[in-house]
Amino acid sequence: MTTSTDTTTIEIAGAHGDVVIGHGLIAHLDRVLPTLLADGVEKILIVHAPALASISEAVRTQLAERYREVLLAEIPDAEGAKRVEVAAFCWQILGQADFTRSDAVVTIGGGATTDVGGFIAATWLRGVQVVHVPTTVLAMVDAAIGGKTGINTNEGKNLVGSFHAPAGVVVDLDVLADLPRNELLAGLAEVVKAGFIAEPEILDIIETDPDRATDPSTPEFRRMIELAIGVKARVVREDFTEQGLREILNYGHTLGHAIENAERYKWRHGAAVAIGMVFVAELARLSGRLSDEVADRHRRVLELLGLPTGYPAGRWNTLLATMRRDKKARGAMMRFVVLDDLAKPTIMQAPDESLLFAAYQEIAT
Ligand SMILES: NC(=O)c1ccc[n+]([C@@H]2O[C@H](COP(=O)([O-])OP(=O)(O)OC[C@H]3O[C@@H](n4cnc5c(N)ncnc54)[C@H](O)[C@@H]3O)[C@@H](O)[C@H]2O)c1
Ligand SMILES: O=C(O)C(=O)C[C@@H](O)[C@H](O)[C@H](O)COP(=O)(O)O
Ligand SMILES: [Zn+2]
Repeated sequence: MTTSTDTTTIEIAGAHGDVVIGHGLIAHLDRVLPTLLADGVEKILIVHAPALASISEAVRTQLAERYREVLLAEIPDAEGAKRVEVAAFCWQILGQADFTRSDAVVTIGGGATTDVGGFIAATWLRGVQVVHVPTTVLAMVDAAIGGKTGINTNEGKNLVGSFHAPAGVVVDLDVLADLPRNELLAGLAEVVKAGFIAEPEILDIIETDPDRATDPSTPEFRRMIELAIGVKARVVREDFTEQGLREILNYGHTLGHAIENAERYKWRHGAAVAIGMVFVAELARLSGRLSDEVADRHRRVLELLGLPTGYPAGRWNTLLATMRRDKKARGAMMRFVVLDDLAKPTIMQAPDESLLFAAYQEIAT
């Protein structure tokens, strides 16, 4: 990690470009982007969410000074973007504009935009360069980093996708000024996840002063963001294609993804993951792995952020059926990321269904 005049650069490894964190970076993207992209780019497609239309138009104007052709593709909001029809719409733009392998995609938006934009870049001509410009907390600390790209299907979350390392990630903290508070708080669920699996300092910061921790203008907030990015960077550096270690980033996601599916993708990802983390904390507690203190801390920290920690009792059978399709499952064997202690994640294989049900009873409303 290097820091210069308020800009922090975190290197990942191999084909994965740097994560650059700072202020005012989008206003100077015409200078930042060429440092991340390989030489020879002539055309750029900016894939953006509707809420980022005016920022994207300003970026298009800037980049048009440097690149031969810069196009905009506005895609639907939130999870509505993570559909194959949206990818097809962008493939058509790329095809009609004759994008070649030396051209590039830039995404501007939250995790839904970076996921589908990354997928479009991964699949166009079997892979072109992509730079992500995440505009939500969640995308800054998690979705834009690490190269997991994908779309949803009716059967589940992110069931189609690929690993495609971005050429770079530009985290401009100024863009959070426009982010609705509920989105900011939902994104912090992934920051809390990083706290429980690897960086307990994050939990201390939230517990000490939740107001400062949730204010993007404070040093505490930036510290938490950098700690969470550091966790993601370290894990991805070691296990880009999720052969083992990377599964820890899925803490809380087995139930979380099932809730998103049950809610027809209308819920915030972070809110669903918050409930999923309390569920696996209860699972670990009931199986005698995790202390009451650490399990209870999940609820306390998430409640300080106003995030949900329970879900209706009657939904268990539906959720269980969806969880069986989780990517960590191996055949009929379900697998969950659990904690043995703070910052000690491990995998629980094939837990008894009665244990899963008992853990669900602990979060049932
Ligand atoms: N690939 C990964 O490793 C990874 C990691 C975590 C999450 N994800 C995925 O990320 C998605 C969730 O991402 P998200 O929480 O960022 O949601 P999102 O992309 O749906 O964005 C949330 C909302 O905020 C709006 N928005 C974004 N930036 C804004 C800004 N600066 N100002 C105002 N409005 C803004 C968006 O248009 C949207 O309505 C999920 O699909 C999840 O599966 C992927
Ligand atoms: O980067 C990872 O690996 C993660 O698991 C990060 C998660 O926060 C993220 O939601 C990811 O998209 C989930 O991946 P999936 O493989 O379970 O779809
Ligand atoms: Zn996630």
